[in-house]
Amino acid sequence: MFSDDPIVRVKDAQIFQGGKPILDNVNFSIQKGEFIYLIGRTGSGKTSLLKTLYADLPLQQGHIAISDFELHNIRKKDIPYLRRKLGIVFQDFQLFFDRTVTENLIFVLRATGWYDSAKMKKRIAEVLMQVGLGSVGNKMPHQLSGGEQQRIVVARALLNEPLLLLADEPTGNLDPEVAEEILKLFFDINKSGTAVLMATHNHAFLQTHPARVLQCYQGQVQDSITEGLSSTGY
Ligand SMILES: Nc1ncnc2c1ncn2[C@@H]1O[C@H](COP(=O)(O)OP(=O)(O)OP(=O)(O)O)[C@@H](O)[C@H]1O
Repeated sequence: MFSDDPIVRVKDAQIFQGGKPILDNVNFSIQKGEFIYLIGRTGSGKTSLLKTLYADLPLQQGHIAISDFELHNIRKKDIPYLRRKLGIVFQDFQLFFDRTVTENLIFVLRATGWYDSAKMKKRIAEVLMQVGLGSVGNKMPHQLSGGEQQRIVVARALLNEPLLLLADEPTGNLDPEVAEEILKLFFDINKSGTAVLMATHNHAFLQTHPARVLQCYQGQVQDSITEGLSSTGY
């Protein structure tokens, strides 16, 4: 792959959920280092689209390429390798509450092929620094605030230096000020070169931190760059 190739290319894709089509004729690309919001009403298909990108929902029609992986014919055994290119911040992937922060992070590193203790320790220190929580490694998740826990979830997503962070409502359960801090964290991560695709209902973000927007609306995905957005879509 050439370095200026898009990280994600979606061409004429149809997104299915529970056997029924949710989004049709989906076309967009994501370039290295882009920041993109994904918006749309409840039930419009944001989560389904994100799940299709990380191969949790099968792609039944059209083409999606992520880095070197073609999703329409991806083999089951290649899915873990695809996911190493992606950092995932989803409500379904909570921290283990019976382990320390460091143990939570070691679990993911081991599961993704790391075994050298010194290297794991170094990488954990790096990601904790990156999310501004350098000193919490020995704490249990319940000893942290909601915003701090979310920072650890982001740190976990960064462990394998993903090309793209996929985030589904990462600020959903947080106070407005804490939500803003988490948003800033995503922008900081983005500045260091990681692309971000973030589903959100928080439209104030679009004003305070403008970026490209994809909008799920009436079974289609509209792109603020190529066609503008529907103001009635959210
Ligand atoms: N597991 C499932 N089985 C069947 N249908 C589902 C399933 N999950 C979601 N759906 C349906 O798929 C459609 C899209 O849902 P999706 O969760 O992708 O929307 P969303 O835009 O992320 O919504 P929200 O903003 O509420 O998170 C909805 O009609 C929903 O009811």
